[in-house]
Amino acid sequence: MKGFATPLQPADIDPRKRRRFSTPGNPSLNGPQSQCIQAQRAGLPIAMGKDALIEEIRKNDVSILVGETGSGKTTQVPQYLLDSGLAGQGMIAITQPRKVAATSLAARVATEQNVSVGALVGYSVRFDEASSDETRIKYVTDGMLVRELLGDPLLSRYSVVIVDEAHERTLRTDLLITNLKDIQRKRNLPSDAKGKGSVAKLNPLKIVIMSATLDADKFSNFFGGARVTYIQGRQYPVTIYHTTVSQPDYVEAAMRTFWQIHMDQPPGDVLIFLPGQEDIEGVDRSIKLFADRSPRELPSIVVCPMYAALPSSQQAKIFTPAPPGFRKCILATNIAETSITIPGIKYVIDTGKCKEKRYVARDSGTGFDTLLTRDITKSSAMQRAGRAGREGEGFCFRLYTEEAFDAMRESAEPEIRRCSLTSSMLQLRCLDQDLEELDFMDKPDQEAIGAALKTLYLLGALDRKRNLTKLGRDMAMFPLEPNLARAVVASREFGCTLEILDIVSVLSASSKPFFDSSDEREAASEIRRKFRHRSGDHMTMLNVMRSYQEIAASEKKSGRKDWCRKQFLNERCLAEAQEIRDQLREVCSRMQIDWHASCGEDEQPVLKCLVRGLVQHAAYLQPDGSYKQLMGPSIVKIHPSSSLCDKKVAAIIYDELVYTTHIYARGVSAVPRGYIAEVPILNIKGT
Ligand SMILES: Nc1ncnc2c1ncn2[C@@H]1O[C@H](COP(=O)(O)OP(=O)(O)OP(=O)(O)O)[C@@H](O)[C@H]1O
Repeated sequence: MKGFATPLQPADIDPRKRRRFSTPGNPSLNGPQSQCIQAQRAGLPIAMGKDALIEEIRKNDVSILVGETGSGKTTQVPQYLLDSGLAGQGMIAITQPRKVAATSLAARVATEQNVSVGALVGYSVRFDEASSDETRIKYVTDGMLVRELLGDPLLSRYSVVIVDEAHERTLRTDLLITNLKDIQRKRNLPSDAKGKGSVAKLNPLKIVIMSATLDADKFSNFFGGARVTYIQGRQYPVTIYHTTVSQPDYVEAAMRTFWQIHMDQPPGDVLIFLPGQEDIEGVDRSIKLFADRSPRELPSIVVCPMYAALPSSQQAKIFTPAPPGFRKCILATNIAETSITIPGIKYVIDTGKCKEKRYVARDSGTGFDTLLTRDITKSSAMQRAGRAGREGEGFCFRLYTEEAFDAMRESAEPEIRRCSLTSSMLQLRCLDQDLEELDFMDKPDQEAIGAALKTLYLLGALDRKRNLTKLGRDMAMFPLEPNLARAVVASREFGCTLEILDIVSVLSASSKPFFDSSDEREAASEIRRKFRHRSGDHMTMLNVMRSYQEIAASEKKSGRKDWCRKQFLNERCLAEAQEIRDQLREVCSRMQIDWHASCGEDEQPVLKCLVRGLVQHAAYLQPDGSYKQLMGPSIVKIHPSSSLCDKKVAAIIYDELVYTTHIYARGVSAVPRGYIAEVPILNIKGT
């Protein structure tokens, strides 16, 4: 291929709800198909050392397992442990940093076991669960297992917890690992030392830490010298190419490489890693444009975007095989980097870029998470290459030089050192734990701890002595960001839970409700004018949800979609928001909050609740027409997408800040200043 150096040898990949039980991808298998899957399992590198591996885990409380991408760790280890009886009567949890991995792996392992998802093999991710009393192997996001700690601090239902993709060092994985160490200490005491309490009845807990690319020594030291087991070999080779010179425009280089593959290389799907949604949308448009003009003899192309803000149903499309004669091209962020097997992928194009969440501290002692584009790490590069070579020989085209690869950092800085700690701190306080005192692999930053404390104090979740308040405990019951949870809890006082749940559900959905393609912006804005509310975007969103709910009650799915298209609304977002709302209503019922409570057409109670949650996101009008943050130094403008964009109001609250040529506030409502002054915490002198 033009522009790429001689390939490296393959060895250069470092060896190192309660709900519908019908997730696609688990057809009931019988006969030859089932035999084929069993033969595939037996041929995985991990299968050769199966007995030794089980023995190793049997002998040790903590096992660290390092094996190449695709060797069979994630799908096979839980099945081996179940078959060997090592899990006793308990469940086996396998944590994943991402939803899509947890759900697709559950589907795969259910297929291997010839069962439906939600029976013997299930999953649990935020706002979605498929499990039952029969479930013994459960794929869970790390966040969900941390949440389970709130109701079951000793994770008593589990005999084995497997922390997969531990190299990602997400904040939740780190929280979990810290807690697991402590839980294991309590559960694995000799029976005479356990006393007579609830711990006495519990089985010992086994912990397995897995990855293809982790710093095994660091994990081993953290667990007091735990044994590390290496799984040798990979099933299929992946040939890696680097460019001979660096590529200043990674998008253009990715396009060129894709077309070279498409024109010159044998059939096989292509996976391109790009940093974010904007790049993905741009490449998507370009490929489709060129595809229309490409020679007839070339195969047709199906393009599948894949990024976190895309609804789960849309993300799942990457697993659907391309029709015969088509080549599938998946455009993904690092959401597709670890764990998953996407059938059909033969070629990976790696731009070497990703977006990384980073906490930006403010002078005010508060701060926020933002996404910055940056170079990936060696660990990411290996994981990306490892998405090929899972069903046959694979190829990875790195759009950076070998020298650039050599100069990359080994792995990313752990999230605990670079992300907001607010949500985690609240969860830990509910477990009576103090973030500053816990035994973490890496200690969190003091500034971030200070900001989290301040936010929780302002939300009323902690008192002056940093003790958890009743309000804070109530907030933690909701699987929401603390500021949104605060608004929900406030709705009990203001009698508008029905409305607040609708708004919070849209804000928690993985995509935005409005489509804003640039060519149709004016038409869209005109049609959507009827939803506009004078107070701004939150009530406008409520109007949209109300209209959608009316349509949803009377129309079939196709009618709803049609209606949304005509209004330039994102049906997937609204459908997801309805599901989230139903779950939040269940939580309210459990907490004896009357979710039917409604304030009708009166927006004031709704705005008062939102102010309680968004008090840190308040700004006052300046004489020059800009807005100055109440609790921060920044001057902000209202984002052009807001219904208040060309209005001047005394005070605003907003969902988030967007940094472009200016600092823009997005998701804005106008509120009387008095509402802000009414927030109880602000009345306390000295805050
Ligand atoms: N959905 C699937 N469809 C087809 N084959 C699959 C699927 N999932 C897994 N496999 C097969 O099982 C193999 C092992 O997958 P598994 O996820 O267990 O590997 P792993 O060692 O955990 O990899 P990674 O480190 O990348 O997570 C894959 O290489 C592939 O051959």
